[in-house]
Amino acid sequence: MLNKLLTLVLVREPSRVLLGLKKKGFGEGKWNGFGGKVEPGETILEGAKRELLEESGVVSNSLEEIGLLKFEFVGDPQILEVHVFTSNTFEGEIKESDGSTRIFLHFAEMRPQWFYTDKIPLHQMWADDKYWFPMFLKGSKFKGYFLFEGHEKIVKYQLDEVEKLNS
Ligand SMILES: COc1nc(N)nc2c1ncn2[C@H]1C[C@H](O)[C@@H](COP(=O)(O)OP(=O)(O)OP(=O)(O)O)O1
Repeated sequence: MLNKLLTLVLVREPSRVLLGLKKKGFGEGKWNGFGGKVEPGETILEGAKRELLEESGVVSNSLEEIGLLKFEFVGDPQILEVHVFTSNTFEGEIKESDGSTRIFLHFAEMRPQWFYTDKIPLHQMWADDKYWFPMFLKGSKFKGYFLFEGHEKIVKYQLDEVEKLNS
């Protein structure tokens, strides 16, 4: 089975990170970066840019890929392959998506909010974030694999800082 390709975008300033509260669907109730499935016909970078716009209202032309995370859930053969991007610039107005933003038959529903880097709400984020978020905050690139049992418990993981993602 082919991996399911997804994107995750973290917009940041020197002391703050923009996260969104997922209001519906996979990861509901958790704060996360902005992202989703890569649609047929678009590149991973194009998918990341589109999802950022749909979910937060902003455009970034300076997305940099900084992480590759693979997730597996016990009992489900599908591997989620999440390409993590960051940007320290953006254009447009940050706004909550309410389901009316529709691009590629996709309805985004996220509530964006800035968080200071020493107040990231890890207790209300996916359990893997506490491992790789510090790497992101200090500007490192990383590759990881996480095996989840349900949506809260990690039973096995491997995470490495890397110089380059495509080596
Ligand atoms: C399992 O661990 C995860 N941790 C983190 N930090 N982020 C994750 C994890 N699993 C998925 N994600 C990210 C990847 C994407 O940014 C979203 C999920 O996107 P979604 O499934 O909602 O994709 P959409 O295109 O929005 O799908 P729908 O249109 O069907 O809602 O979470």
